[in-house]
Amino acid sequence: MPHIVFDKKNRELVTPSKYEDFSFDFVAKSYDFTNKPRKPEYKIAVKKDNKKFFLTLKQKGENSLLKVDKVTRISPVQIVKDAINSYAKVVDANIVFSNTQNFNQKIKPDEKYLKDIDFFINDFKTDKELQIEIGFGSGRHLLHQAKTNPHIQFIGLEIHTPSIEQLLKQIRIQNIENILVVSYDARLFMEFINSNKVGRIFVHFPVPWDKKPHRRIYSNAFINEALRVLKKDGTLELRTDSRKYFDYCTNLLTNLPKGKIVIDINKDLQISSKYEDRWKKQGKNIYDVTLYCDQEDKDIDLNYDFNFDEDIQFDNIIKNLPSKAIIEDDYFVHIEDIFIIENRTNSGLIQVTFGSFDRPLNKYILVEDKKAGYFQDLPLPSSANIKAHKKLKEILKDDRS
Ligand SMILES: C[S@@+](CC[C@H](N)C(=O)[O-])C[C@H]1O[C@@H](n2cnc3c(N)ncnc32)[C@H](O)[C@@H]1O
Repeated sequence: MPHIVFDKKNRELVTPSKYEDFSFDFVAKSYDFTNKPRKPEYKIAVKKDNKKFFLTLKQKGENSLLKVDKVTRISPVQIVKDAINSYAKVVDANIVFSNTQNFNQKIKPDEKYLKDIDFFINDFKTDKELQIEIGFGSGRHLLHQAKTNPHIQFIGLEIHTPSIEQLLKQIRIQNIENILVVSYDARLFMEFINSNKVGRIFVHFPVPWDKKPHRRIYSNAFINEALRVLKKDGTLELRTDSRKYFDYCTNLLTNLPKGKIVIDINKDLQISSKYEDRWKKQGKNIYDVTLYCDQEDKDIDLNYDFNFDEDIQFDNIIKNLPSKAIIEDDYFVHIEDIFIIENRTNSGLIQVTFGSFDRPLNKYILVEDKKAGYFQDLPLPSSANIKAHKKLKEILKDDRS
């Protein structure tokens, strides 16, 4: 996580202001909402082009720690590093520690093949069938698929920077036109794809995470999202050398209300990945479990209007916000924190977790000029998010009248 620690700043940040590529729009300070004493924490609103996010500034011992705010974190991470460095220059900070300077890890932005997540939320349209490879590693399988299926649009997901660089290089050398690469956690990516669009999802040799099962790609939530984005007869294909992971996934997949599974052992594919070669040499078994999607899913209603009522007096409503979670059968709403924007009246941020229990959303609601709205993007219009939003709307009603 990019961050810096500094012991002193020689100037104050003035907001709104601009420095290098960044606008610093406002600073909001934590409000003692839960009555638990704590050190003040600040959210610094930063904008570059159409991307906005917060940096978190808090005390760390005698020093100050500046890092990215987890909720509004954006990709590529380079933007966040640059923003932290810009802030440090604006306030002329005496830096004690920094991991925001790059030496050799930087991936050069490549508009054509390497896309960030916003592209998939705002701009991505194709009439082609989609196929997705999760954790493509060396990229051998993905390159093979793309070359043999030029009519398919492939999306490669990876979180390991050197693997992404290696694949981008090969895409350019081999002149491949039908792969888009995203550096994003595959467990969260599917949310941004429309229903019934994907023909195949490949998960080949995922990290088994025997000691940290919560980090595994496969979970009930992941499988449900996969089924939603898969076309009818589309497949989610796991290939693994780990008997434990195979058993875990098979167990999840056999308990589904829909879909059907096919299991294979030591099946030969046209192309063998680097990991596969290694396991085969060691004489290990290779397990395949393929989930077939057997029905169409409802398209997500991308038009639901996540608005709030007009005329919201921030200073009034924060006095009555519930500090305990509101839990209903199929959704919940929990106000986590409140921040008051400095040098502005009646304005602030409400940090809230809400939606379904499997896939809670964490967001900020920005209230300014008596209007409230979600900071950054809107929630995905799942039924749990819509119900939670309606509850939030009720909570944020100003009851002065
Ligand atoms: C064991 S390697 C397998 C690579 C390749 N599929 C192969 O068969 O050679 C697993 C890969 O998954 C990637 N990975 C792990 N967790 C991920 C996640 N949540 N989202 C996307 N990629 C992930 C890792 O960076 C790693 O490159």
